[in-house]
Amino acid sequence: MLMTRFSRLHHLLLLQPRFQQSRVLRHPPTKPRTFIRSAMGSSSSFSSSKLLFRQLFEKESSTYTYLLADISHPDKPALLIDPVDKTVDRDLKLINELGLKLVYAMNTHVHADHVTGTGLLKTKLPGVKSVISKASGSKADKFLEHGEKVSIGNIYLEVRSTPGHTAGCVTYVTGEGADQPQPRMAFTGDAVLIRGCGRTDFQGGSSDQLYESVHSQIFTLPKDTLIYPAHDYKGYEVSTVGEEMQHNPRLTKDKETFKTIMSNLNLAYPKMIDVAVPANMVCGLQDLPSQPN
Ligand SMILES: N[C@@H](CCC(=O)N[C@@H](CSS)C(=O)NCC(=O)O)C(=O)O
Ligand SMILES: [Fe+2]
Repeated sequence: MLMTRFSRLHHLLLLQPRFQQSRVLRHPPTKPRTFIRSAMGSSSSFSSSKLLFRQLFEKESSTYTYLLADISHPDKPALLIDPVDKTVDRDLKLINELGLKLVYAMNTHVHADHVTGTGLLKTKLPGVKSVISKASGSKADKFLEHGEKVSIGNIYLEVRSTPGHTAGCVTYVTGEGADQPQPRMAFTGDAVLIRGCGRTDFQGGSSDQLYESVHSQIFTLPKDTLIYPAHDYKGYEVSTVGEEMQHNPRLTKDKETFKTIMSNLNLAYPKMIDVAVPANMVCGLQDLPSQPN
């Protein structure tokens, strides 16, 4: 019964048109439950925490930004994953309309194709802290290492180091336990894209390392874990670990075949790379005052 309902929800998620640009999955008012199961009217017995979740899209760079908030907490603390400078005003408008308090503006890695929105968010909303992995070498207010947790209210994200697309890439995974969203969600940045993966030909990229990262840190998650990537170029919105383990045309191969595929992608360099990487190394804006952790 549970699986049937989950399958139905997942099917609906996959069918959502991208043009809608955002989506809220809330638990029903009568039964406090974790958001995914509640969204499908499940009577499963998980937590009383309430996650607000939206997937937002920036069309020029085909980037997904994710908004997560604990709306059961009086402050409604929120975080953004991979905000884009061009859509900061849209994101702030939404945050304001929903009465959320943005605490963290996080990146999965130093992006090469767009300027992060973290710097602008900090200037427009003082108090917001920018967050990135320590291994990225980028400036930020808070640096993360493998195994650390980032909390908003009663919801947390576990940091998994997943280098290979860049040396400092991380994946954020919603936590385990009764208070946490079930199924879990993995924000994979460019490590795993739906039916693809991030390129490995610049920024300390390594196809060998990417393969190891994905197989040890992402494909070991429960198969129903939802995969939310930083980009999509094919019209997809969400996948699962099990689905990518079965259908990803690159990552299902053995490591040597994967490395051959990756060295023959022949992709053009991102148009904005010369602007984006230096800007993103300083949090998206030059000369931002840093805040204490
Ligand atoms: N054409 C775009 C850049 C496209 C691109 O290179 N995307 C990256 C992720 S952003 S660093 C990538 O890893 N793509 C993998 C793939 O298989 O497409 C631009 O000019 O901005
Ligand atoms: Fe990238």
